[in-house]
Amino acid sequence: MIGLLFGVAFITLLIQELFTRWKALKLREELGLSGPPADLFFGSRRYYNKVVSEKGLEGIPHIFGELEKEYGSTYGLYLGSYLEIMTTDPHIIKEVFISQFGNFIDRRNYGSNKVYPMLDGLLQVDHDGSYGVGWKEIRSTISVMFTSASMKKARMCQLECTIWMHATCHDLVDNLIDALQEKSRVHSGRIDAYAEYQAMTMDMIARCAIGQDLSCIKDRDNDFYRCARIFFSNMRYEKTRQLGAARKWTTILAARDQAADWNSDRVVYMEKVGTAMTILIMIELFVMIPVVWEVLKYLRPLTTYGRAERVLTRKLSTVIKQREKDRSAGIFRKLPDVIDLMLAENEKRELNGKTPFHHDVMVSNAWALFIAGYETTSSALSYASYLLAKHPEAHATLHEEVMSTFGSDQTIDYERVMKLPYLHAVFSEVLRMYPPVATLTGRTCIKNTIGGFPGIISMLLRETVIGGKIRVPVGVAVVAPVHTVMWSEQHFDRPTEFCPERFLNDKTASAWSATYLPFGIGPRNCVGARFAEMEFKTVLAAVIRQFAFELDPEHTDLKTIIGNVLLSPKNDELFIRIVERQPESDFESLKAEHVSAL
Ligand code: HEM
Repeated sequence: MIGLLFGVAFITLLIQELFTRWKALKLREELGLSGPPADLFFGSRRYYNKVVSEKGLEGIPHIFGELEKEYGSTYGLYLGSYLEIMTTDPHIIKEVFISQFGNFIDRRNYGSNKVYPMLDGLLQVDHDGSYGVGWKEIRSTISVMFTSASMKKARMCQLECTIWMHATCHDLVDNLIDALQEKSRVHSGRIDAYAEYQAMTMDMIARCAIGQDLSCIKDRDNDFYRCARIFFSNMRYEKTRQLGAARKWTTILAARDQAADWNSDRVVYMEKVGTAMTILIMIELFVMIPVVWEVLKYLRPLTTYGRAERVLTRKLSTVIKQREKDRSAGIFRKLPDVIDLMLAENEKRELNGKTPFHHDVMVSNAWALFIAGYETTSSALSYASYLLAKHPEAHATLHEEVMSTFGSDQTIDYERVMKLPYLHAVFSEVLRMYPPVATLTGRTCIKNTIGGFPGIISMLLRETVIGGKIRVPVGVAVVAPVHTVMWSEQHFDRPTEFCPERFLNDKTASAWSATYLPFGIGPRNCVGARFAEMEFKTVLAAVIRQFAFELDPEHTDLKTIIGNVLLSPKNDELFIRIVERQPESDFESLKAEHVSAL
């Protein structure tokens, strides 16, 4: 009897889902949009499979460019039965992300997002927030940390006029240079630049945002470094890669757990569970059945990446609880970080009778800033090192600019490094060619305002109009694939060429340009953009002053993939060669010796 009831319930749900899907697949046409064929189960995802089987994973970043050629600058794409409106049209981008922002506050949100602890972090929180504090409140609390004033804030009791985040960056760059010096002497200077910069940027964001001294540069066994890398390399939905990575990293994680308190049967079992759950969630990412997400979200902590995430969020939770205790005991840190900002906001809120930030909201945000803060800047630095190795003229011009400004031993100070024109051009061009975050820049329609104001008709239709004629129903997302926008010949001359000069006198690389989008656009653009710029410029200037970059003969081609929203180096590695430069005086004496020998 129970079996029969389950059977009937299952068939009813299935019929309902198929009917909803059938209706959803008609929506694109009703809105007057075209797009790649979509089927009842996978939506347009079969197209992805076709590209991967024909071109390999590195074909994925070019998918939207191909679709644009076929369907124009604005078209509809189905993820399962979810319709996304993809656009590279600058007018529509400005409208959605800036002028109609009030109707498009939320980032796109699917079942896959509905997992503690990400949902209430700035990356994903919606306009309401599940604990009563929404995007606006969280953004205004946290953004204080990343204004240029914070970047320059004087460390009162220590060095006067020292820029504190920048000063932190200096300490860590010194560690990085030491580590690179050691590595440049072995394997003919061959290094995995991606791994080195990841360690550096992780130390940096951990110190500035969550008050943690990690030393990942020196200690790669550090839980933060290890788990964060497991997290990213396993949460991608391309099959081959994910399974390979799952096995590799799970073995490492399992070995550690085994050393602690696990017996080996449990380790093997958990490894299998981790891989199985990862596959299940990956399949669901293709099919997108809402009711299945409701179950899978409870299983996610069992996936390989979910387990890594759990280790880190528990650590962050402990840090936050300790900080709360410290503050109540009157112990305050000299340099407030994001956790302090949230706790200070809570103290204010409690005084004013407002809902304070829930503990989970604080964990979510510490986690969001940690992962958004290290992964992105490290990819950007790796791409820059590769591109400079490949383009000796740009490399020489940048080196000359850095040397003529700072010499071989002056401090690379914030004021000067941020104003170096060629360094800025390299920064802008690297991010144009290889934007580390490719598809996060999307907004979901939350309001209906036909005719510019909410009215009975628009309430009935539950839609907003963009581009003069495209109706966007509530719940549908408009996405600007930033890499496709910046690789378009309509927006940039010879877009496939690395040409920093295009940005030398160009003002278009601003936060509000709709054709230059590495940090997104509008009020919900990247909160850490200035921090990333400061870090990128300081690290690159310091490293290029000390080392020359060369291509590694076995890795002359850079292959990238888009596995989640990130554009990452394929296989999570980017090898180049670094050669330590001779100090100027040594160079002069070598030259003199050479001349006298002649
Ligand atoms: C080169 C480095 C970076 C790149 C290319 C980058 C790119 C982006 C992009 C494209 C977005 C989406 C913007 C949009 O939807 O319009 C974003 C959002 C975000 N980024 Fe970054 N980012 C970088 C560094 C950082 C750093 C260092 C931090 C933290 C310190 C950070 C924290 C965030 C956060 C919290 C958001 C969500 C903001 C919101 O929804 O209000 N990012 N980033």
